[in-house]
Amino acid sequence: MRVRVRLLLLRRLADAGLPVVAALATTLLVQALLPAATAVATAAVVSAMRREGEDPGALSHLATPLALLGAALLVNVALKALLRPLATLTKIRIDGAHRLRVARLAMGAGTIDTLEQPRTQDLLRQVTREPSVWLEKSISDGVLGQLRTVVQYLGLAATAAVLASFAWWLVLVLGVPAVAVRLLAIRRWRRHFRIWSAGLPDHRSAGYWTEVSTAPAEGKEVRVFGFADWLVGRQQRHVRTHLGPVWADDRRAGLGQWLPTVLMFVPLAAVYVIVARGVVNGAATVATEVAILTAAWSVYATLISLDDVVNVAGAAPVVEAYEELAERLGAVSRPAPAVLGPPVAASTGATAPPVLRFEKVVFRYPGADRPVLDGLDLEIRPGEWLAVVGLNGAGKSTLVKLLAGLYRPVAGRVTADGVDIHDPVAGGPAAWRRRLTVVFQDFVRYQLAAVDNVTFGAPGPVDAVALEKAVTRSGLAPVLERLPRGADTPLSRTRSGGVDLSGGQWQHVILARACYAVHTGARVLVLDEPTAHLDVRTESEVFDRLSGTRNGATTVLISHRLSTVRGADRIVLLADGVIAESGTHEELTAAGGRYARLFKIQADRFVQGYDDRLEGSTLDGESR
Ligand SMILES: Nc1ncnc2c1ncn2[C@@H]1O[C@H](COP(=O)(O)OP(=O)(O)OP(=O)(O)O)[C@@H](O)[C@H]1O
Repeated sequence: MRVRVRLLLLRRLADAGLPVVAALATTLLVQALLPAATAVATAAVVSAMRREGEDPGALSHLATPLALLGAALLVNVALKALLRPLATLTKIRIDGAHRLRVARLAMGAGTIDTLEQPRTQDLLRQVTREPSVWLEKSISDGVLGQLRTVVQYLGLAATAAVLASFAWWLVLVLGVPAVAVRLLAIRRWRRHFRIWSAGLPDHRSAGYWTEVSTAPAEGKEVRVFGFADWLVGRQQRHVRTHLGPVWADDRRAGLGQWLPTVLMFVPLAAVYVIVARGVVNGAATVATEVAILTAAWSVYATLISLDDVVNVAGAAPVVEAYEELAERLGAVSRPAPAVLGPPVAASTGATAPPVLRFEKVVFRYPGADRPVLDGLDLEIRPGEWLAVVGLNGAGKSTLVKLLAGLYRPVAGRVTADGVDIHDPVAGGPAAWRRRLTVVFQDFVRYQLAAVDNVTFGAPGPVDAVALEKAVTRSGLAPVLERLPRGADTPLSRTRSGGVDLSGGQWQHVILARACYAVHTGARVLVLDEPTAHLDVRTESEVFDRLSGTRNGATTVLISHRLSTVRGADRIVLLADGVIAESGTHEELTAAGGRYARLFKIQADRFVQGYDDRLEGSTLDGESR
């Protein structure tokens, strides 16, 4: 085991607080010294008994050693009672601090590209796992194991000193094989946990399929498509791929168990025989024999108890994974803001919407061979209502994520009032994001009360006026009226008194969140397919109200329904990684380009009663 990992584990003791650690360490130390004290006290009792035999009636010979032995036993019992709550408190504090550290690390990363990578997800799984099988160890298991190991070695030194006082060779004969057994165990468990960790991608996949098999939403499809057997087979395959090598290692280790057994018991038996013969020959007293036997056994009991070896070896991959994670995420992270809330103009001092520019932006997802955006230039004027259209996969959502600073361009830059949004001097993307609000296409349905879903994490008290405007203008008011506890109803059936909303109703909630942000200071409103779940009539009403709620903010709207974008100040068509067309609806339709062809297809289809989305069409104006 690398010394550095052991030191890192010990450093985490600070998370439990000095008084608790001091109490725990003292308790462990006294407990570790007890075997040596017990050996000496036992020898003293036996010796006193012999003198008692020679001088009957002189009970005083026996009183002191017996009191010492009794005290040692009592202290042992008391320490055991004290140890459990102290250890539990230490573990709770260390694991709590660890979880907080990981959360800060994950949230502190300004961009999400590293977070999305499979390796990062595996590392996160490794560092956040709650031990569910005995093979898994938490960080606090390792910290406590390491502390106990250090203290135990101090106790061993005391016991070894007692042994050496009778015969120095006893320390060598007993100590060397016992240390060898321990080193073998450390190697075996280190290898074991390395094999376990190597299978984590399969562990993750098995976990995914387990979740799919139990989640209600997925449960619908599992039943309708009838792939339950396939799903179980798939989950089992991942479990076997992960655990097969672990079980093979267990078998191998079990077969090799003869070596530690021989190393443990042969020297101990030899010492017992030699000391017993010494007593028979008169070379040693019974008291000496008892002391040696007691001390020898305690050396063995300490060195061959493998709990802490397993705990430290099991926690080592967690420490190593945390270090790798910190390196990956730390390079792009800054401390997470204390409160992640909607933008507040006052906090940035900004009141006017900024001039936004994409300057020759090239962006490629990690591992992809083709760029999504390829030298894209775009200026968005303050207060402008800009619509972005394009076919599936053209890169519209990617453009939104770049605007929100969730990714860094591979080349070029995105600026607000001429300043790169990733410029750390200006506060980086975290500061920039407090000036904008985004409705994502794949928005998240938080299991919170409706009102909390709208004012989500806002710093300070809820702004009632802004909330009312947001609820009215987003069309959420009629939805709230029908909820059993109105705005306080939890939006999840798994919460007590909670309800599930339909896709369209959820979209009203998310729109209300965006409106609330605009009324509390956001100057840029980005809407990625904000009405995809709404029926055409509701959509049109929502858009009418939204245009009145923009409050002077710049609005970037992505939509497949061209009927919703025709009122925009400007429409840009994204194709082949660049802005292929730009202008008002009238200009673009008059130009007779791709937009005009798309609009005509949708208009014709709408007249014929089809949905008017882009997916079924190509930019050349042909139906697929
Ligand atoms: N996180 C990601 N990692 C890797 N590739 C991605 C990721 N997100 C999107 N892509 C790829 O980038 C391309 C553009 O995707 P994007 O979601 O930006 O398109 P879009 O224009 O918004 O599409 P749609 O109209 O279907 O919503 C697609 O080829 C997609 O597969």
